[in-house]
Amino acid sequence: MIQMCLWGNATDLSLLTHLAPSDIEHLQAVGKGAQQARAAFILKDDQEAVWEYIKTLVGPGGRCDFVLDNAGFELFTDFVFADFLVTYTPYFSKIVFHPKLFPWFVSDVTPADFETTIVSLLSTTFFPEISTRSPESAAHLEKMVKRWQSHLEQGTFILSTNINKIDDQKVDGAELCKFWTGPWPYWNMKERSSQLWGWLHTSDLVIFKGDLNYRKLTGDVKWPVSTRFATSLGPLAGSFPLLSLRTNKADVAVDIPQEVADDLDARGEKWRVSGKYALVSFEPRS
Ligand SMILES: O=P(O)(O)OC[C@H]1O[C@](O)(CO)[C@@H](O)[C@@H]1O
Repeated sequence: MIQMCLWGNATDLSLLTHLAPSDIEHLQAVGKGAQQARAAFILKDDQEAVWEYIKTLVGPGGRCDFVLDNAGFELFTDFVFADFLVTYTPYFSKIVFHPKLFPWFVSDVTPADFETTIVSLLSTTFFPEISTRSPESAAHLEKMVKRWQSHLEQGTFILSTNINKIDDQKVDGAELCKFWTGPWPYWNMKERSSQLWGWLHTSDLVIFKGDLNYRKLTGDVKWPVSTRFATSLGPLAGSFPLLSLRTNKADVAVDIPQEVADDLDARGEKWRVSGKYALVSFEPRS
């Protein structure tokens, strides 16, 4: 499930302009075989570590926050993972989705994208005639998306712009959201947006999706590749349990053995920017 959500970030239409719809379907395959084949492209893999941590969460009320990246297929995979966490595991009972108030890099999820995704997926005219889906898979999709709808109605899923109270104090959810599209790296969250930091500080897991969020987490700095992820997070490290799921589309990359990077460079792989390689980076609360 973690890998499925990770590779959702690889469907970046700005990088894939040369692909046919069938190539894109192949890229979006999430079956066991496809996952195994792609595991070799994960250069930093904390899946076991984060799952071990999740299994320590006991009792009701666990909250997971998703700091979203792209609308479209990636958001679909975020919903699937979020639904899995609340429906099929005992560890979480609430998911908060953090959109951006405007797109930073073209297709970032805005509140309007979030709302229309569910409506579109339930619409009978949304999928093109040439779609290869069977009536059976269409029925499964409808059942799943209706469950997402009821999670939203019951407050199991919440969009962060709708948060109106933290610790009995009134807050404006849209104000909380402004930090994501400010000019600062996420290093400065505590002093620039203390309410947002306070909200995430009480989360049981904060998942940052995608390349943009990774760049802002690490300050977009030219770190030596072997730099520890915790170091690159600066003062944010340890503030809350943090999982970054990112396919590499920009130069910054940390916590990779130097020899692995050297080998990829020697083979002429554009591993930092092609979107073919990925990082799963977990940093626990300190
Ligand atoms: O949508 P994501 O995963 O945040 O990717 C954004 C990245 O895509 C690009 O726009 C193109 O690769 C980069 O400049 C940027 O860092």
